[in-house]
Amino acid sequence: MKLLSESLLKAMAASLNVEENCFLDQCGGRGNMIARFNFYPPCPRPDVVLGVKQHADSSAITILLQDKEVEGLQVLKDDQSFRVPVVPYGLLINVGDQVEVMSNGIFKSPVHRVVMNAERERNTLAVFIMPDVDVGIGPVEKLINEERPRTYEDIKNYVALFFPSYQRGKRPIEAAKISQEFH
Ligand SMILES: O=C(O)CCC(=O)C(=O)O
Ligand SMILES: [Fe+2]
Repeated sequence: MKLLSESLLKAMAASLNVEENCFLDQCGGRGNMIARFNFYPPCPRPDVVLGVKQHADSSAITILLQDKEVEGLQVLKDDQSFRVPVVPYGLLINVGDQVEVMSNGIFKSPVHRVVMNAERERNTLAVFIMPDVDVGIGPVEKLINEERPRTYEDIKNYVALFFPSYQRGKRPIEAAKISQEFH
């Protein structure tokens, strides 16, 4: 998992023509990998109950092993939902809010949710790659320019900022955005 996440973060940085360690370095030496097992029992009213309400992940990236038979994850874009197909034993890589900040908004952290299934249970394993809270993250300097002005503030401990907004049903990353009033 460590090797996979490091290789991904390096490849993502390299794909933007910036120094390959620039995302990884912001994760610091004492980042965490948090594994969450999600169990969704059959639900008689999938029309009114969600498995997980809509959110974007607070991680740098998330590595998700989906149930190998039962679908449920949906990505939301422009008020439309898109089903994520089942790929047995495949790992789904999701960009989290912290890589959106580091990439100055180039990589987008998608809003997603989980819908329930009336007949079948569903099991997934999400591994969240969490930067060291003491290091602090911010947009990589080389990704800030005239066409793409700095979108996000430098932030320490993104997770502390995340949960209060999430609980109010807001997008936490909005709180990290540079206020438009100053531009
Ligand atoms: O169970 C899933 O398919 C996704 C779960 C999820 O979005 C999460 O744990 O953050
Ligand atoms: Fe998620």
